[in-house]
Amino acid sequence: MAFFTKLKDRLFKSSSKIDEGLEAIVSDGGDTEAEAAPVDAVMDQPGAASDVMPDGQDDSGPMLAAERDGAEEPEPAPEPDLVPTPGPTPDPVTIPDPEPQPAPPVEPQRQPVSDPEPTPEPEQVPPAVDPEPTPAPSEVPPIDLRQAMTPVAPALDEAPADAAPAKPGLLGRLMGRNAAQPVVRRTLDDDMLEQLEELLISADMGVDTALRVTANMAEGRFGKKLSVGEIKQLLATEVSRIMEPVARPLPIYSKTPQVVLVVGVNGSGKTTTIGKLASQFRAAGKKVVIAAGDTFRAAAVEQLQVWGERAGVPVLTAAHGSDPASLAFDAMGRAQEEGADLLLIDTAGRLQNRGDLMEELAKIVRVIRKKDETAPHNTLLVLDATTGQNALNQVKVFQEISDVSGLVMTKLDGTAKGGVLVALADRFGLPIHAVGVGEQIDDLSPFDPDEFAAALVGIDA
Ligand SMILES: Nc1nc2c(ncn2[C@@H]2O[C@H](COP(=O)(O)OP(=O)(O)OP(=O)(O)O)[C@@H](O)[C@H]2O)c(=O)[nH]1
Repeated sequence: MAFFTKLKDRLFKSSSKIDEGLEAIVSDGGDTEAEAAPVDAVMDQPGAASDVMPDGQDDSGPMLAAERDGAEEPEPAPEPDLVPTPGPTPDPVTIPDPEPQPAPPVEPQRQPVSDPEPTPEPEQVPPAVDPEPTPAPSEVPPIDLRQAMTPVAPALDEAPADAAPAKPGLLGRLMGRNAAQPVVRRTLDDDMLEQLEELLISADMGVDTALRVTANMAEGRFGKKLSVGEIKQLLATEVSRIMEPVARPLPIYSKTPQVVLVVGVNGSGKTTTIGKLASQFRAAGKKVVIAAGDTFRAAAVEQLQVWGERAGVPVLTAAHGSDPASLAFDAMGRAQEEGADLLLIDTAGRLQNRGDLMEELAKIVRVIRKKDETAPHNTLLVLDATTGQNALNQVKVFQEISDVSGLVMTKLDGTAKGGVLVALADRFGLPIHAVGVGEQIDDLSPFDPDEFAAALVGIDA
């Protein structure tokens, strides 16, 4: 199944929440009109179909990450196998928010914002690896994880030859080519904006992001009549605009073994994500070693061993309760001896004692640096989408105790809280490398902002 279709299907809880909410908002005070669309409501405004994409891009589909990242050229990758992951889903750990979140820059709630570019500055995005010790990309072009991780799904801009006839595009729909049916429209006013804000907050976008998104949607459209379809397009555009700068595949470097430290609270999906990554990279021809660094949870070790066996990837384990740093050191040695391309290190996620975990992670980093002072090259924070706004607190905490270089969001399937990814991107600007929408190997895919935005609001990309 193409990943967009899968993402769209599996994000249905989030999209139907938004969908139903928008229907209710527009029908509350909206009028039924016979014709398709008063195109001036959307088309003659900034951010309309002709200029919806930020930075002068068109909306013809997502750019490949390699193009986005300039020097990062992808390598072709074979199709990975489907590998199921066993095990029930434990309850996610909830971190109480110990303090109020920093106050956002105050923006007028129902005034159109003058700056239509709310996305974080590129400088705010920490590099995936320390540029100093990292060899120049020109030495060995890094792999685009999109290639390594995408099994059979064609990119959106590579429609298969036998694809069904294309639906009318946004322009066509706005021009009313396919809609002689009555459409309900509602005049955008203060009440409607407030309802839109509430809807986005309820979809876990967070207050700050919801206000910014609705303000941008309203820019130049106040007093105009909008249908559900038009609002969805505007919303998808704003979501894409926020997500675009953070959508970056895991960078792969010429320095081997590339050490990827995987952190996150218990149950967030670290083990599964490591298994999926290992299998997909292995299938892409890379030599991978896994260190089962959560030495306290036997099930995590067993789970990794299952993935390892299926993928043909060695999994280094240690006795229950033993020092994970010592295991990481041994794994580093093994990866170096075997000429591995990647070393994936699982870690414990016990945040109940933050000090202990911080010390544990710091020790792992110290010992692997004895073998390679540039390691770890990536510190991936795995977040569980079902925790909603709590994921923001997790980022804060893990940034304090480790050098988080990028995010993977799991369990976007089966949650109505998918909007939290928008809040994360808006607030932290950390690269989002991949998203998980299930427990199978091909349920992890590079993050595509346009696909995500379309799936979140429930429109065809
Ligand atoms: N539906 C769904 N389930 C997932 C996804 N990713 C992981 N899971 C499931 O979530 C559960 C927890 O995943 P783990 O990989 O064990 O999480 P962990 O962070 O390693 O947990 P600990 O080992 O306790 O630290 C497992 O049952 C996984 O199969 C996903 O994208 N979607």
